[in-house]
Amino acid sequence: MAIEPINMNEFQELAKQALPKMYYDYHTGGAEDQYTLKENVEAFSRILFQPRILLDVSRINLSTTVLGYNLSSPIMLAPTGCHKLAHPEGEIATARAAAACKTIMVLSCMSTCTVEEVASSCDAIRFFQLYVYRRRDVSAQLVQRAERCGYKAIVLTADTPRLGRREADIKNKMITPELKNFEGLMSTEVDSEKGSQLEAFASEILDPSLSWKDIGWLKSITNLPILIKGVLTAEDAVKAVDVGVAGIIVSNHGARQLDYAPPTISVLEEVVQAVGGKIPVLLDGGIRRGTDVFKALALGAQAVLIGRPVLYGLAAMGENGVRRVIEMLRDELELTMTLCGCCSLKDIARSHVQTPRDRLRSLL
Ligand SMILES: Cc1cc2nc3c(=O)[nH]c(=O)nc-3n(C[C@H](O)[C@H](O)[C@H](O)COP(=O)(O)O)c2cc1C
Ligand SMILES: CCCCC(=O)C(=O)O
Repeated sequence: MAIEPINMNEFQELAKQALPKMYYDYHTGGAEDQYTLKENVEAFSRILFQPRILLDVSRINLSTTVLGYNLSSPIMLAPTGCHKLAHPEGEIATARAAAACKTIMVLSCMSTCTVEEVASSCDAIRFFQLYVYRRRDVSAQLVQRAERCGYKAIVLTADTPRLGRREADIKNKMITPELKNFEGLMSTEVDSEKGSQLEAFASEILDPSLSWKDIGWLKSITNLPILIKGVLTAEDAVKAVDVGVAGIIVSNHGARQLDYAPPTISVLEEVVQAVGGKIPVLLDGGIRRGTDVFKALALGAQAVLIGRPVLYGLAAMGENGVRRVIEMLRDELELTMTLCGCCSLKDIARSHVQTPRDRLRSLL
């Protein structure tokens, strides 16, 4: 290997070298002008620390729980489709890394290994991410298969009534790989030769009529707890609590859906306040450093999820790469906690960070 990655940017560089352009672009890209893509990362850099000193930090504990499951750190794996585009072992390699790091993997329903293959590959704690299809029966079968083979929660992605406009994928005529979960259930072929085939496929299968009342339907077909992914406002957070879901993921889909949606870290606090501690709030989008994880926790997230970093690790070095990505962020978080004077995650407080809004308020 050419370079030994020392941070996430270097992992990204290795992934770029390892992958065909079409796949690398698919992994890294965002929607339209990619304003939100840049902001997801940059908004973290506008939050500064207010570190505390002279607090015995000789022992740091990063462990936490999410929905009652014990994790070695508050860093989980976000659902991302098509892992075989990054590495031939696909989602199985990712799951094994999650198991080795004792964290939760959220498996995308658009995976290139089946829910059963991933379940039998290792003992990782797994959640199942669901898109609701026009063919509700197909969605229901996937949920029931996931429940049967030990997935612990359903993550309903609610920000994708259609796929966002990802211009690199359009130019590259992004292909849809074999999505193994649909074998024997639904064809993944599309007629169109133009533009992104993935987008054409998505618009054929995704159900844009999905609405709040369908949470009742989802509850009627599964006993698993349901999390809603894609919440960006206090109003929707209140609705999510009202319909009785078990958790919320503040997410803008890694800036791949609505461009000019706010960076997730900038809306986290208002969502957390609206939820009022009734259910856990998680966050994804733009986490590239342990300092980012700390900032999200200080603003009220129970844990964070990482999307692209996992794919970079997977593309660069397979299972071992994913493990090293998680460990890198975990080590950086540990150092951040040490330098901020926090021995455990519950010591991380709102007063450890200063947001742009705080600075504005102090001027008034
Ligand atoms: C290549 C790629 C594929 C994705 N596929 C899915 C998916 O199948 N389902 C889903 O809910 N979110 C999907 N996402 C969004 C992620 O779950 C997550 O919200 C996002 O990647 C977080 O931002 P980050 O990449 O900056 O960490 C995908 C993201 C990427 C980059
Ligand atoms: C058809 C959906 C593909 C996976 C996805 O959600 C993404 O690329 O962001």
